[in-house]
Amino acid sequence: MDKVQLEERVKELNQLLHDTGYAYYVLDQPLVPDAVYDQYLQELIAIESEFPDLIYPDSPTQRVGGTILQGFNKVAHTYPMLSLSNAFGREDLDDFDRRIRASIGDDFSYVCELKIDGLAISLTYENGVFVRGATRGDGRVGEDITENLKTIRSIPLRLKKPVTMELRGEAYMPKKSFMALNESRVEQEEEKFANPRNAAAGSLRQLDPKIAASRNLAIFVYGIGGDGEAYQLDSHAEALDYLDELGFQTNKERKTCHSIDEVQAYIEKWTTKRPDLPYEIDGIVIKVNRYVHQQELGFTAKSPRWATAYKFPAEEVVTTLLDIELTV
Ligand SMILES: CC(C)(C)c1nc(N2CCN(c3ncccn3)CC2)c2cc(C(N)=O)c(N)nc2n1
Repeated sequence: MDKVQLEERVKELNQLLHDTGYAYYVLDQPLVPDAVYDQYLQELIAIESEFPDLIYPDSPTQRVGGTILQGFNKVAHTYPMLSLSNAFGREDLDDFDRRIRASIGDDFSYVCELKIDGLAISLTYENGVFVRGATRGDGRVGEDITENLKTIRSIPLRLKKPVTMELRGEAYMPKKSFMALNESRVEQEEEKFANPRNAAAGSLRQLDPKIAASRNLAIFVYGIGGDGEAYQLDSHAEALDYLDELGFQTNKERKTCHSIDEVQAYIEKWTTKRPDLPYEIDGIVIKVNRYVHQQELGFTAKSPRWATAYKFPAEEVVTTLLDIELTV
């Protein structure tokens, strides 16, 4: 092939690998057998190694960087990453609901989401290309972990539309990957991770992206920085559907609820079903759905008045220590 044909082939392979990668890692519906995917990837690696000028920044071959970083740069979020108030029971939920009705009346809906027990991160895209990923940090400034986040296959390196936006998501380690990782840690006589959240945090803090890439991390994207006004979106539910269209992995168990009773039913459902999930959750996030209502409700110093997190009761920790008779 001459250079022009090669360039065409490289573009074709990039598109093929993006589309098959999206189907495999986001939709969980492989379009081609793994062997075919690997064949495309090997062909692209071969051309890129001979013609480095044909390497696109968002080429799938660039997911796992080769350089070990010296450290992580600090990065300021365009929009601060807020905190969430907590609700620990039905009374707290009723108080939350009452305060909202007092402010915006009765004609509104909630979106309930599983609260993924991972690491809050922000993703920045410019003209549809993934340019930066960062930890939440203190909410205003986080650490640039772009190289490690690029290794998460469900994070698209290029979107289906050339949009510029900053997103929020929760990076996590599936339960199966956590169990396997700890087994290998025991074999290597290394300390086990206490829980999947710590394992995910430890993996994203690795300076060598190859180690992060080996940890089978995943992500659920759950919000757009700012108030979504810029994308003609009317509500949070619409924003999540829009993120699906752009090619992101969002959590499909979300539910629009029209009363706090419906929210309570959703909480009870997932309190029961929680052990069957392939990832850990530590509660349910409840958000007022429409942006106009969120703007009316506003924020406290650190968290939105239009959202709260119902926290599951801490599971009783079975102590392995002998029961110590307390003498009174
Ligand atoms: C955008 C808002 C503020 C409403 C928001 N904030 C969240 N969090 C804030 C507090 N966070 C936090 N993290 C560390 C220290 C303090 N706060 C951790 C993320 C959300 C977390 C999840 C999730 N985990 O699944 C979710 N589905 N939706 C969220 N929505």
